[in-house]
Amino acid sequence: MFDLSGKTALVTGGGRGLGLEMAKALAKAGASVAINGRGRSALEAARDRVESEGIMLEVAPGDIATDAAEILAAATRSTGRLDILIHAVGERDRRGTDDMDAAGFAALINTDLTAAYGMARAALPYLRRSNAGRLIFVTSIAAFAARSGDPAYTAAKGGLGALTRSLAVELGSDSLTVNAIAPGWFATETNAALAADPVLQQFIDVRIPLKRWGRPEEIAPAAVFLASPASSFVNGITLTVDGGMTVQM
Ligand SMILES: NC(=O)c1ccc[n+]([C@@H]2O[C@H](COP(=O)([O-])OP(=O)(O)OC[C@H]3O[C@@H](n4cnc5c(N)ncnc54)[C@H](O)[C@@H]3O)[C@@H](O)[C@H]2O)c1
Ligand SMILES: O=C(O)[C@H](O)[C@@H](O)[C@H](O)[C@H](O)CO
Repeated sequence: MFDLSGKTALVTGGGRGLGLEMAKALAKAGASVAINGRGRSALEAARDRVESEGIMLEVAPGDIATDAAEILAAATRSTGRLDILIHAVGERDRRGTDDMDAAGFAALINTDLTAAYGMARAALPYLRRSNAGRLIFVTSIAAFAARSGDPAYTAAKGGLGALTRSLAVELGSDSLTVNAIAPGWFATETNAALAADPVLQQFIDVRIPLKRWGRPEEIAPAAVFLASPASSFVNGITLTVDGGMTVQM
């Protein structure tokens, strides 16, 4: 039910963090997986690191905002197909409203939302040729609840959740589904300093029912589920993985 043998996957933003964890899990489930990021050398370093764990990945470098065709060409080079796109790229720009002008807002929306649409659209011909195409966006709990002073990211992730529903309705079929994963607080590289902060831990004790950060690898089973035959009748959902943070009063 969770077997991905014979499938080809691309994980954008897959060179580190949650994207890399999802890529590794898809590969362990049997898929042929390419990881994308802007720099070839960082991707190759990630690939070489996980090879020592017995996991084989391919690299598909390029900027998702400008190089979608090249990224897809690299990701499909070995197998000639693409069944699964996990779009994990998401930049952060936590400037509040006083500091972020409309151009700054538009720049983040372009990376986190418009480029996600462009990437998905470019992948569609491949996904439509698959007998079980899977388009999976990575949003955030920021799509449901706002932190103060984070207007662009909150709007981008909210928009990406809405785009998930829109594409699920327009494109969803027995052979193509569109879903999203909303991570909560994960102790990834980008959050390393915060994850080590004892003051923030007090906040986490109160706000996250499980009283801890998510471990990066804990995002991966959600990706395998949404990529696999197990989710064949799941379309248009956002699967939240946050230790219960967003359901607590
Ligand atoms: N870490 C968390 O706690 C958390 C929480 C909620 C949501 N998320 C979301 O999960 C996703 C992954 O988060 P992460 O913390 O692992 O991120 P990260 O910043 O560690 O990794 C993102 C990767 O994407 C790459 N990237 C950025 N812009 C790109 C572009 N234009 N083209 C190609 N590659 C690009 C980066 O180089 C990086 O390798 C993001 O969408 C993020 O918004 C993360
Ligand atoms: O997408 C998100 O919501 C953010 O990445 C957060 O979840 C961070 O993990 C948290 O704000 C700690 O910095």
